[in-house]
Amino acid sequence: MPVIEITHPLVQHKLGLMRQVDTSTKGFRELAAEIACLLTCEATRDLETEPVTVQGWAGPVEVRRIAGRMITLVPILRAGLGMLEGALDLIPGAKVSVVGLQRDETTHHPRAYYANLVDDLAERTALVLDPMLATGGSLAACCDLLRAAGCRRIKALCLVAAPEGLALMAARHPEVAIHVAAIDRCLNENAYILPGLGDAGDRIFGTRPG
Ligand SMILES: O=P(O)(O)OC[C@H]1O[C@H](OP(=O)(O)OP(=O)(O)O)[C@H](O)[C@@H]1O
Ligand SMILES: O=c1cc[nH]c(=O)[nH]1
Ligand SMILES: [Mg+2]
Repeated sequence: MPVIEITHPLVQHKLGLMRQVDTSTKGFRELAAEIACLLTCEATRDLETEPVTVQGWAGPVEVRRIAGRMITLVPILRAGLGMLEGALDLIPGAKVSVVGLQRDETTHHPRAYYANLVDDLAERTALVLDPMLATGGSLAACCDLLRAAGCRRIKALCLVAAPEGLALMAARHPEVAIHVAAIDRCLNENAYILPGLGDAGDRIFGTRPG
């Protein structure tokens, strides 16, 4: 399974700011969107383009255009919404498929509570947006759902991943490439990533844990 860690200095700098416990809701949200934009740029490197001739200032000129229907963005509610704006900054016309998953606090297993997917998934690459890949259960469940709906190409964009989550994805969805700003050390006893960011959903929405 390809795991692409984005070591770009801007990504690392912004992620460092997100790790600070006193970063405001506004700051955290802005940084999540900015890193999402940079990850989207990396994850779309291999988009197919085709030649098109347009009228330029000095006559016809061949340019390259992105070919066909290419992308659906898939934010996993809630925290994935914090990455949507940044991804849309680069792909403003992208269709959006929304998946709602909530991790059970005791078992840490995800519960699916919402799905509204575009109907031509078979023709698109799904870019799944979720800041945290902890046990990997939520991302794997989202990929199960996308596959069942006919999606053939999936990439995931995460801010932070734990080795445990990457291992689960390698076992359940080895074909899914994961673009990540950092691979952290481990999970704690509550399956939170260390050093991580804390609860990304709560930090993006300004709610309290629990
Ligand atoms: O890899 P996992 O162990 O499945 O954990 C990661 C998931 O947990 C968080 O969501 P959460 O369930 O807290 O929902 P929220 O985004 O609504 O806060 C996070 O945004 C991921 O979706
Ligand atoms: O570290 C973690 C793990 C799951 N969900 C989060 O928001 N953070
Ligand atoms: Mg949460």
